[in-house]
Amino acid sequence: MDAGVLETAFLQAQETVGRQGDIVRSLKAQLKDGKVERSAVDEAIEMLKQVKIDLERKQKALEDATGKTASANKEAFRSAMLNALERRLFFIPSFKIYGSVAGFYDYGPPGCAMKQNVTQTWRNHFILEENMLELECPAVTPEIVLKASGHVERFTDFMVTDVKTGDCHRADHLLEGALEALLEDRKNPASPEAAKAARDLLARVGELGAEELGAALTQYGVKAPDTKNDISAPFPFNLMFKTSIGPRGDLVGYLRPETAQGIFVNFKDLLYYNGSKLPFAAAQIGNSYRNEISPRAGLLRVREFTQAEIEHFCNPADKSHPKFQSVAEVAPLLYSRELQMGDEKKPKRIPLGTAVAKGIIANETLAYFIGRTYLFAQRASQWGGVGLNADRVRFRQHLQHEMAHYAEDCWDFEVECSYGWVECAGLADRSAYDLNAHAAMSKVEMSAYERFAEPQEVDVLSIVPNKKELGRLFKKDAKAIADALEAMSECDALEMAGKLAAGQAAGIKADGQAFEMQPGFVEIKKQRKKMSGRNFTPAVIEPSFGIGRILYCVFEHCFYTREGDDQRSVFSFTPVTAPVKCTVFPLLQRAELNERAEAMSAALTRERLSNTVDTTGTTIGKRYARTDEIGVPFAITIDYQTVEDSTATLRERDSTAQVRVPLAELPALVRRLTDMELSWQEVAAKYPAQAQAGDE
Ligand SMILES: Nc1ncnc2c1ncn2[C@@H]1O[C@H](COP(=O)(O)OP(=O)(O)OP(=O)(O)O)[C@@H](O)[C@H]1O
Repeated sequence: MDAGVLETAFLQAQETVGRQGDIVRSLKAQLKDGKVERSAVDEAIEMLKQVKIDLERKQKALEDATGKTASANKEAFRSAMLNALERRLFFIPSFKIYGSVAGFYDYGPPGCAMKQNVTQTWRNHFILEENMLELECPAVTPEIVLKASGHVERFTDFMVTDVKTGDCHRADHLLEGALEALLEDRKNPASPEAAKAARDLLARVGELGAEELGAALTQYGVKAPDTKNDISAPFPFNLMFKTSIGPRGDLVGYLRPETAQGIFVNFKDLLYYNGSKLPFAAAQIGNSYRNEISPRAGLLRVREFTQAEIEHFCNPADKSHPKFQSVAEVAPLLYSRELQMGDEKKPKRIPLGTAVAKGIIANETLAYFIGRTYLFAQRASQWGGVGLNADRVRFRQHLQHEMAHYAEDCWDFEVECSYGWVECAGLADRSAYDLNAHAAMSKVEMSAYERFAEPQEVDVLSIVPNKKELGRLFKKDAKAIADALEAMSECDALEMAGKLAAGQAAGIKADGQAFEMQPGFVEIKKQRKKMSGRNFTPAVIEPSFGIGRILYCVFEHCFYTREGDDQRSVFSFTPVTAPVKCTVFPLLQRAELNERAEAMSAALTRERLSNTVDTTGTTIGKRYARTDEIGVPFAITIDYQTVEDSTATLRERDSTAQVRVPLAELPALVRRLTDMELSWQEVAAKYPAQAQAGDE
């Protein structure tokens, strides 16, 4: 059989497995509420097993027929999809007429509409649902902010250069490529020992320091891609775009590498706005900038991209979440540390309630956001998810060595696509690190107050400046120094106490001047006191999403080619994310049909449904194919029967089924279908079926 047909069959089987998985999960939830019988769930599970077997069979048939490995097939799939995306202007390499610059893309009309839809879905699903405080901060950020956050010093990747051409490459990516090639080489397979060593190294590439990375590149004989020239030793390269603020150019700034810092620096005001109550979450959607060394993988790694970030501030002693029960039964694929280290190396579906109870996920709030992310990703959820295949998304826990020293627990939301598993969001419990860092740099207190139900004995820090000694030595500056000492954050005070106890001097800034404190200038100690409340620095739980990566994965999960002679491309976008919701076709170029088509388009617009009228003279089948290619879920055809009885044909993209509906009912019907209040099955049961046009 023709490879194209086999590939289509494989992609459709993959889609069927995804959909059947959704059905099983939805039936299981309904069973809990007593809405369906156990037998319905069992039947759906049995069906899922069968479609999975069918999928494996089709994958094997495809591999046998093409003689290609799965990865070669993935590349063929990707190139067909990218071809459709570029042809229909979903995206365009930026500055194309000037030869483009790597890592920058423009979204064309359908891409732009979809990005808006995904972003709006995110806003509804997170900001609206949780009543989060939304912010918009500038992208240009003064250096001091990013010094405090650690980005100036540590936001680096290791780079190597081609010794002859000077071309730059990311060292870890080159090593990964070499190791993967070695492991995939079927002509000269590596010995079991060499393969094991390569696999072990592959798992650790991200944590190698410059020296180890350099040694590994030499050991595996890595050369510059394309030219095969020698490469330099790896060296750190800061990924931030540097700029200067103001005409004198003496205030250094950077384009923000993430949106999160804007939220942290506003913490004090946000807490006040929230009535000084915790927990609360703030969110920001906006562009971030990273001067990626060698952007590859198209839209996945770019230099300007939209992030959607949440900072959930809570009491470090209480990370429960009031709405956790709403996701306790949700069971995404979890790839815990234990499963990654185990023999099978496979993620498992675990209900989030169980994952928290067993300590797999550190706390309820982190698990709550994992659950909400999973629901956001899928095809069907309360607001209509973005349309990823639930069997091809997972949450991977960071291994201990991958986490920053201050982090309590981190999980990446990963989506499987033709490039492998791609991180589309990171969810991290970052403890109080960020607020402490900004408090230390800005000298502004970033704390919250907790009133105890009953007065409690607690350790409090007492800072008592030796005013007599300070007055004798510092005269007119003594008061400012004493004030600065008393205003120190707990973290700074403990650091100073440590130094003074070791007989060392410690610096303090007062009124913009630096002074040196010696042992005896100040007494810093913890005292047990009965208190009615306490000040503390809140912990932060941070879900951080990349909208572009999610959008790209939606493209991949929704793309397939319809069986038939001309292998038509289809994007099965959910109605929520689809760039255009409905197309209107007058069957023939006649004034009475065109008029009615324009009137229908206006009625759809009044329902706030994006739509287009296609009056090109080509066959209806070709026009359907054109709308399928940009993923329009519904199409209305105006024909001569419309003129007689005021009804028209409504067609659904994936089934290509058609029904006959009175014109007056169509706009509201399409609105309800688009909002996923109504399923196509319900529509098909209510309205008479219409025979399909001959050239469908
Ligand atoms: N260069 C990029 N292009 C597109 N999206 C990005 C890029 N870098 C990060 N993101 C998105 O922002 C999210 C949060 O950023 P984060 O700093 O956690 O990414 P990261 O761990 O540095 O990503 P990676 O390891 O892939 O470079 C990521 O999950 C991803 O979706």
